[in-house]
Amino acid sequence: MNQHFATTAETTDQTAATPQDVVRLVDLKRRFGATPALDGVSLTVRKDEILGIIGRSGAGKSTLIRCLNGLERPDSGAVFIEGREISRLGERDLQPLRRRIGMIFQHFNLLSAKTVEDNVALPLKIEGRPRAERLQRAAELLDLVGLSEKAKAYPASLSGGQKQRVGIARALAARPAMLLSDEATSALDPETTRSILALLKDINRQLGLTILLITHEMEVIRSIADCVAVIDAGRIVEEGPVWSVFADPRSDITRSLLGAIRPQLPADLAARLVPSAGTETILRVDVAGEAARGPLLSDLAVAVPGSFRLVHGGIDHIQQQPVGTLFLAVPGSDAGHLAHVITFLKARQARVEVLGHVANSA
Ligand SMILES: Nc1ncnc2c1ncn2[C@@H]1O[C@H](COP(=O)(O)OP(=O)(O)OP(=O)(O)O)[C@@H](O)[C@H]1O
Repeated sequence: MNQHFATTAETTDQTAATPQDVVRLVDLKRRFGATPALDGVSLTVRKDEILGIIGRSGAGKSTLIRCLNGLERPDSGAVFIEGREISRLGERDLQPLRRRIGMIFQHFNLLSAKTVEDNVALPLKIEGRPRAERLQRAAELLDLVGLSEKAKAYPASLSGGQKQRVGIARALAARPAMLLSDEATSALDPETTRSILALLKDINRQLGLTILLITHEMEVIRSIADCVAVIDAGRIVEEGPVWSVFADPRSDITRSLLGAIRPQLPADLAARLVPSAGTETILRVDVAGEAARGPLLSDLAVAVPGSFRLVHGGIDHIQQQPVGTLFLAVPGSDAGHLAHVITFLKARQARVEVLGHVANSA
């Protein structure tokens, strides 16, 4: 079991957060009529990490966020922010804890009648800080997000990416313990998305800022998250370091969310696959970590001569870990030869799937 998550049985009597836990959810349940929006979610966001939570529409992401910022009360379970249980607090006690979580949103939520610097300084105004201090902090943060020259501009004159940079600066104004990103790049084009994600990663590294990313886009998780939790029907169905979940997705939901960003057999070759034996067998071979570092294919060629042709695939890197998918065509209809190839690959910790056969894959 990954250190970030624990089963319900393990957590119900271990509710205390450690100093390294920024947020800790314990067996959170919330039902709307017959619908269990959250059905026993336990997870921990540790200091300095970027944790991604991904799920399809209706999986329970928004309910999770509302429980986290105290807008929704769970039916049972507990929410700890920096070690303090918030789920039972009244509105007055909740306010200061809510400010420990800075939020950025899909549609930015900037005040159009206020300048950029006043938008950024707003959380400090709510805290009652003097104007000079507010403006100095706004200037520092606009410098951090690369928008110093827009301090006096109004949101309407900014691009989507610039608006989100203002949103990030505002979310950081009150020096929160964690930044919660709620689909913050969903409304942006791919290039702007990349620049916003790079900025978030930079802030995470420079300031050691903890980030919780809620998204339905695997690409967002892949770009910057350290760990990922997959939520479906109110339950965490899979979790772990991003490279490991991407390399070896266990649940159908994760595989479906990974969709197009998982390497696939080229469509023309896939269209020619047949289930019964042909002149070649097409294998999908997934490797990650240590298994992807060695000279796997040259060793295979030596160990089982005449064993394969590489038809598609390669090695990618996620979080500095090699993760690869290779599609091999194994010639002949000799079941013993095919079994040797598969046995060799599995002994090297590769995952092997027989996709089918082709009469001639040339
Ligand atoms: N206030 C509510 N009243 C009734 N049902 C609700 C309410 N809020 C959420 N639900 C239901 O709870 C489930 C989880 O909803 P939630 O909005 O948390 O999912 P989500 O993952 O955020 O979806 P999306 O990505 O579409 O926003 C859904 O079946 C939803 O219809």
